[in-house]
Amino acid sequence: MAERTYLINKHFSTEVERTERVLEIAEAFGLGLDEKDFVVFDNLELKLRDGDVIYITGQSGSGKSTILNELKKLMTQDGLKVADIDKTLMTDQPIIDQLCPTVSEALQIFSLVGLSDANLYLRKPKELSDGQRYRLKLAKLIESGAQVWFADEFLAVLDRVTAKNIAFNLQKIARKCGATLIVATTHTDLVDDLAPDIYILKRYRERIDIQNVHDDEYKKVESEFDDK
Ligand SMILES: Nc1ncnc2c1ncn2[C@@H]1O[C@H](COP(=O)(O)OP(=O)(O)OP(=O)(O)O)[C@@H](O)[C@H]1O
Repeated sequence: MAERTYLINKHFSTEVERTERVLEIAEAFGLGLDEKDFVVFDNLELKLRDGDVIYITGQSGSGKSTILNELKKLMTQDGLKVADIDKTLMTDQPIIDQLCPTVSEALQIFSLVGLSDANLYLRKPKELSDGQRYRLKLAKLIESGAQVWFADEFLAVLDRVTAKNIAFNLQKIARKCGATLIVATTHTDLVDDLAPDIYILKRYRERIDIQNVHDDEYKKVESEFDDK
């Protein structure tokens, strides 16, 4: 399996708009308002193999979406076909009309994602539950033939039983299709279901833990996550 190395660097340059209230806060808390360089990742090295399942967790604001967006950019530059589960397009037609050139191909994919009730095929996306709609998106992801599947805020709004069920099926399908699956969420309860090859825990500020089952190594990378 091909292994690719990605270097993630992300800085934000923040310039504060000086409103009356901003000035009041700055004065009260002794904050400087000059432009600041905010470092989220400084040369974070990630080695990913094609077909890996990558699970990124961490607190809100810790940098999960940033990793995802940077990887998406770098992998696209690398010539990989990437797809985002939340950007799959749906029309207001019965779902059986929205997938594949033939009904039998559509049925195969629907059965893979666990949409196997014939009544559901006749419904429109808005007539499905959140979990069923997520499975439809997944079906479209499979149909797209993308090599890398991304999902931010992964299953965040679903009840945890459904979430675990979909996570388990999703990793199975991704592995079957040979697709790389990269998901990010604040929820840390999906480790058993996703059985990730790489588990990334973005900790507060400077710390990030990376566990790669193939290397059997547990790296604690100190990155420079400070306001400069
Ligand atoms: N355009 C921007 N300018 C300055 N800082 C930003 C910008 N976008 C994001 N940040 C900061 O970068 C950090 C990482 O943001 P990111 O969206 O990656 O976090 P996250 O872990 O995905 O959060 P959440 O779980 O809330 O979606 C945050 O502290 C955020 O405030």
